[in-house]
Amino acid sequence: MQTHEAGCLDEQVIAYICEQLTITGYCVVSDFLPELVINALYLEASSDVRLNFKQASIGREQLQQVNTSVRSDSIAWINGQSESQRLFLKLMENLRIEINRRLFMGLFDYESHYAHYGQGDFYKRHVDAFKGNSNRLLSSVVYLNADWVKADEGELLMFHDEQVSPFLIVEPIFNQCVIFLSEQFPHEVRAAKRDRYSIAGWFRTNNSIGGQIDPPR
Ligand SMILES: O=C(O)CCC(=O)C(=O)O
Ligand SMILES: [Fe+2]
Repeated sequence: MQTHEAGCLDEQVIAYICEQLTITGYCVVSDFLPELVINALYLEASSDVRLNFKQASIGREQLQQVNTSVRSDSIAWINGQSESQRLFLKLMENLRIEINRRLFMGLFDYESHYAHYGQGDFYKRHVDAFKGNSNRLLSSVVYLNADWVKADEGELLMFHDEQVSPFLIVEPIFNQCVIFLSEQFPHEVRAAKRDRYSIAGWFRTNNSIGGQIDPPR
């Protein structure tokens, strides 16, 4: 599928995402971002030391803890510090608005981070949101790996409930994007044989209390 100018996602891509979310709750899109944007993000992720990747933790806010038996990747939050990040956030904002317009999902905002899985790094089976217990509604992962081949492994495995075999295996191919309902699908990242870069993100509801907007992360 092709995208056009840098400022917005292709209408057909948006329609496809919304349709698949309605039918199955997930979708995989190839050639997701405009070339200019994905190339800039790839360069930033793979070569920019300013990003300052940190060991990822699990849980939120005060309950956050580093647990390398669950996940061993490193992350850098996307905060709009570079032109490529700003372009990416603009496109995801465009997608948020379009999904709300078509599916009435009430997505309030989007938080995202780069993730770097070094050789052998993994993220064990987990869900991104526990039913009724989180404001993450929709998960997205965009992959930034040029020339990925099957032998590199590092696939995302998606499961239905407690099932042992994945119903979907996603290779972390350059500019491929997977989007899925956060509460619905347990998933895991298999260890890769080489560096694996991605942007993981979550569209959230607003669980604010007393006028205080729910903090990100
Ligand atoms: O990188 C992936 O394929 C998935 C990452 C993931 O599950 C997460 O960050 O929650
Ligand atoms: Fe996840």
